[in-house]
Amino acid sequence: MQLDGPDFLAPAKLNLFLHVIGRRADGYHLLQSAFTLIDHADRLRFRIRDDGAIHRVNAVAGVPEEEDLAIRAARLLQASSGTGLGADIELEKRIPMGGGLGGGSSDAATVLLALDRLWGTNLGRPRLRELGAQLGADIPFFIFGRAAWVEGVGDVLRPLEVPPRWYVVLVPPTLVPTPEIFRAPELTRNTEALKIEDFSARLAGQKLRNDLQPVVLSRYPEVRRHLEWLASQGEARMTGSGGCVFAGYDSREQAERALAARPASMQGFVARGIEQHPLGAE
Ligand SMILES: C[C@](O)(CO)[C@H](O)COP(=O)(O)OP(=O)(O)OC[C@H]1O[C@@H](n2ccc(N)nc2=O)[C@H](O)[C@@H]1O
Ligand SMILES: Nc1ncnc2c1ncn2[C@@H]1O[C@H](COP(=O)(O)OP(=O)(O)OP(=O)(O)O)[C@@H](O)[C@H]1O
Repeated sequence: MQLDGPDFLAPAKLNLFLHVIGRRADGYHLLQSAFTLIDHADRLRFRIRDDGAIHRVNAVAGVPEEEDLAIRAARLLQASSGTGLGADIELEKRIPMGGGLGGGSSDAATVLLALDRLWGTNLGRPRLRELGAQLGADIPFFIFGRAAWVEGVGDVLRPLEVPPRWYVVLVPPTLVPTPEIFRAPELTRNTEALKIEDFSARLAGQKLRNDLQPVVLSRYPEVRRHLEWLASQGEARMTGSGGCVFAGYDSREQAERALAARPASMQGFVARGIEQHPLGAE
């Protein structure tokens, strides 16, 4: 990396299940989901500037600087806190984009948490969550910083016990645009609401579901191919609005074995579920 100083990690997430239980008047969907963090992460570094400018110092393929959620998060924190300080930001992407792993949201959350410290603005997590929610539905979860039962449009969070697990994540060569999937006429929007207590019982035995999955599978054959193969190795599901798919295992060895068995045409990685965000949790 170009900048000196410590790495600030931005871990990816998986949606262990995702139900769409309604739709708000503004078009946003009411969800229920269990989110967990995994140890596959982007890396960021910061150099504080006295002149108030905010820049990304490296190119990121497919993400122009002005659209980068990391840069937009820094500008929002600067405007909201009134600080005169700025920052150079270096972003090393490791999380596949448009895969349902929440990479852009996690980058934004890490920027808010890191700069709130480095700038000494000290707004604190509850306020940072509010700021994050203005930029993306998943950002409050990353600031919350631990496995969560998520409701509302992604803004109502409760801590959730998730058994320690290892995951195989497959990355189809397909970028799935989230708005297209939520707009789809065929999307199921009336799944019955679950209670958090029911979730633990389901996690222990019953099958969980991602309501966005059938929409993505019918439109993106590569996602279907990856999911069908992974289902031969364990209980496989799509995360978020896809197209990444995952399966959980009790040990690293089991996960590595499943990944190694994949066809040569498939890319993927093994990741461990982590209890807490590297930058701490609420
Ligand atoms: C589906 C999830 O991946 C679950 O983790 C996220 O909620 C999506 O998060 P994201 O990609 O950060 O999405 P955002 O950038 O906030 O929203 C993208 C688009 O998805 C749709 N959207 C998103 C979240 C939500 N609860 N209802 C929606 O209908 C909206 O059309 C929105 O314009
Ligand atoms: N820092 C960033 N990293 C990745 N993508 C970004 C970033 N900033 C903006 N984006 C835009 O957001 C789009 C979606 O990227 P992201 O990886 O956050 O979505 P995702 O993995 O589908 O996650 P989600 O579960 O939130 O839908 C990208 O195609 C890109 O245009």
